[in-house]
Amino acid sequence: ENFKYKDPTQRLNVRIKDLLGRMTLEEKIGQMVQIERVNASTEVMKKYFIGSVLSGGGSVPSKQASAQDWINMVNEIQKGALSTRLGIPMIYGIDAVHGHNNVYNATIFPHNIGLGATRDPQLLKRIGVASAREIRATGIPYAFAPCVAVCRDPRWGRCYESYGEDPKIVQEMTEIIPGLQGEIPPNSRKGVPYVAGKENVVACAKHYVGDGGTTKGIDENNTVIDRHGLLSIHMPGYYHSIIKGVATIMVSYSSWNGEKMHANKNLVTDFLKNTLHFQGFVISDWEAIDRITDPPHANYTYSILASITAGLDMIMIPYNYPEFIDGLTNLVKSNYIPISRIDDAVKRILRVKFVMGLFENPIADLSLVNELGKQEHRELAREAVRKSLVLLKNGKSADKPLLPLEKKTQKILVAGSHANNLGYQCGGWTIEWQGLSGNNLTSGTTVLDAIKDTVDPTTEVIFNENPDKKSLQSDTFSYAIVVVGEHPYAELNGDSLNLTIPDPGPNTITNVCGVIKCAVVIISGRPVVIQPYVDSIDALVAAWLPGTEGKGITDVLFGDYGFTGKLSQTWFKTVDQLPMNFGNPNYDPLFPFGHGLTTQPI
Ligand SMILES: OC[C@@H]1[C@@H](O)[C@H](O)[C@@H](O)c2nc(CNc3ccccc3)cn21
Repeated sequence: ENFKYKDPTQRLNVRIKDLLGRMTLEEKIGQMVQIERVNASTEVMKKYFIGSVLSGGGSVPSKQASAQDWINMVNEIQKGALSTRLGIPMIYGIDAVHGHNNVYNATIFPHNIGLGATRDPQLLKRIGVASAREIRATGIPYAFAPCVAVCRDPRWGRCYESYGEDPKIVQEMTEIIPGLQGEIPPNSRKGVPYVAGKENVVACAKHYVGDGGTTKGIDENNTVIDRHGLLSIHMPGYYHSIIKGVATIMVSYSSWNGEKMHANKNLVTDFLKNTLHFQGFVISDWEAIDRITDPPHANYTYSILASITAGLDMIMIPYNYPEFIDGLTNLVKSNYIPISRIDDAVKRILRVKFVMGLFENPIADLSLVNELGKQEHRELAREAVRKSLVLLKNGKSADKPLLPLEKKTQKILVAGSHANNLGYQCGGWTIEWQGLSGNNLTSGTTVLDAIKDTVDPTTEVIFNENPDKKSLQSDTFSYAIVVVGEHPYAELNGDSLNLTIPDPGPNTITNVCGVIKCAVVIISGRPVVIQPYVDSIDALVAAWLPGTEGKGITDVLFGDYGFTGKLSQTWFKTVDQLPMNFGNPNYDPLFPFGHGLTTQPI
């Protein structure tokens, strides 16, 4: 029998219609389910016709797993899916949000807040290309990126996942999507997903919509704003992602004016699908339908009814997928949910799977394994670090700039909790969901190592993480580099109402800068409290969360390249000013949006 859906020469809609027409309700509902890899055994894939699997943050086949180990795991799960009656391949998704950050030895790029400071969309596209290759090196065809949140309040624990407070910058940085998915051909039909081939991945614009606008930046909370404000500030990233052919969109945990996004039919169906004509699939966040109710999971039948009716197509159900499948099956059989809604969801999922060529290439091969952590990608990440750094202050008087620093001098001091800590400089979503401390998590270059590699061999480099005043007075240093900042965090663990840098950071700054000419480098996911110390500091650099390529920092500190970065997020004076964004009345920042001093390369 000629299975048209298996024939790649058939038109897309013919394949979708043919396959949909063969599917039972069980097989349709199975396509709408994404489970966590720990549960994705062959029997589960077969019994429930599971359409998608994910790695949650830090969920890996084994510690320090190689590309080959990843490929073997993904292919094992895929074989389970392919052994079902219709052999529909599953799609495996992962949070590759600043490089392939769950994977040992992957290149870790700066987090988005730093990339926003580069003002370089073409750089973002190149990062997308490199990231897609590292993701495919491990046999994975789907990344839950980019986050197109517009961070309106730095107290939000996910501000670093945003390209900043300006919707214009966020919409420009959607250029990473043609990098990840491939360039959409000109005059493609608007809204249709596009994925070029086996070196590309399916992308995911997230989290729809207004995730960065919640009250006091409280994660998963309520965004209070009128429709014009929502559409002009938080929507442009989605509009531009759709124009560029983004294949999937993830819905936000947050609410808009008290209504949960995961239950918002007006914005998910009427606007995103029927007005913006988005034709890829809409995916939920992790256990997000449970959180439609308070307490979560209080009425799971309602959670299923509300989210599916709202227009969600694929549900991220890491663990309790049988409960979901039973619940949705019952709601369809009792006509609470029309089969037309199920068919819409399955068509969208199949459209993405056909467009990306998953039916033709469901099993990953080893052809790209050498892309993981490739030196060329690390050079690209190093360029991104250079361009992301923002020079906030350079010298106590304009005519005596401290930067660029001299490479050849007698003796220099390197101090601070973040000078020799690769985990700190990568931040959250790195190897583990919440990130790590230390230098063994993956391969990379700390700031201290970069300094030692950059200065003249005759220059003595003294490293003292937190020197006391006495030891400083008795010594003569030409200058000091002080690297301090925030510890890694992700999501709600990053919410902060005081935005102070943890001790002994402030102490290190005042001790060192009180005695020696100092360049202070702040490693943080957002603007933090620095105003009390700024007068004692000679040069001040915002380095954000630069990732593994620490030499990008010394490239500009020592003048091999000039500083060019510009703030993509207002740097407040005190937290009681927040929320405060450029364009607001009484805009009174320490360093305004767009601020960034420059230096000339030596
Ligand atoms: O890792 C999958 C998704 C990710 O793509 C989303 O951006 C992010 O919002 C996300 N969060 C979780 C887990 N969240 C969670 C929050 C509180 C308690 C337990 C888990 C999973 N995911």
